[in-house]
Amino acid sequence: MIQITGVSHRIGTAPILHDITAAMPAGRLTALIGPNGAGKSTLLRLIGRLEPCQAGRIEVDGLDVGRTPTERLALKLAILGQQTHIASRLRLRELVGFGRWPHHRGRPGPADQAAVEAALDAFGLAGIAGRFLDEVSGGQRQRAHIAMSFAQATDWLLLDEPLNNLDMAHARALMARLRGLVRDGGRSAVMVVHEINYAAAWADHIIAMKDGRIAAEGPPEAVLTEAVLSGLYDTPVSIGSHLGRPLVLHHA
Ligand SMILES: Nc1ncnc2c1ncn2[C@@H]1O[C@H](COP(=O)(O)OP(=O)(O)OP(=O)(O)O)[C@@H](O)[C@H]1O
Repeated sequence: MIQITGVSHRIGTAPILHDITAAMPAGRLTALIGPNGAGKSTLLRLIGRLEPCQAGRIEVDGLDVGRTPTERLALKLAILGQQTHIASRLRLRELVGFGRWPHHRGRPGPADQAAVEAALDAFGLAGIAGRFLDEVSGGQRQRAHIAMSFAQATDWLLLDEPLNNLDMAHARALMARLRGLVRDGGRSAVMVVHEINYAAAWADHIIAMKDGRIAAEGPPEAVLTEAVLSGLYDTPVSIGSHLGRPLVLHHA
């Protein structure tokens, strides 16, 4: 479980997160939703220690993120941030290979190579693995970054808007793969997602944020209601149902 207790955060003098307490269950796929600027990425970055936690406490499976040695944390969680400014003169296979660094520390073995090839294959990148990052499409680049996170083979996978740039088929494939990791692989995942119906269809648990606070938390049926969503996004929505899961309609 990821336990967040009393976490507040400022950027400069601007308060961004306000005394957040929330839990993300292990062995489940958690979706973080909410409007632009709600603080979703900031919270994810604090969990992944891309930023130091200024106030409060974050524990991942009992490990205090603030005190856990980097080598240990890198085997516990992988985080894919929203902005990926990695040198473009890097081949896709090399990028995915970075995911294995915490396991081999500079001396990759056959198991690392096999994990890289498996991740490339899983994301349909095997045929273009030798290309440079600036020689592939935005969606292919995004899939390569996700493959790097998968190759890290951690208990927890934290993904910030991983569906960006993905076409319908690849978005569905990613969600199915995440669910497979969680259901069959005993792993846990947290993703920031704007496409609310992906959360509706695939997430086990949803945390809705607004203005640096938790607005609602629970299973999809509890969070994806007209009352919660219209307040969250300040826009009218209606809720239907598809295959026994909520379907959020906001097109009219
Ligand atoms: N480097 C920064 N300097 C100043 N303010 C920042 C910085 N990064 C983020 N913020 C502010 O912090 C708040 C939360 O941003 P954050 O990126 O966590 O939101 P988000 O919910 O992930 O938004 P989005 O859905 O647009 O990605 C926003 O008001 C944003 O403007």
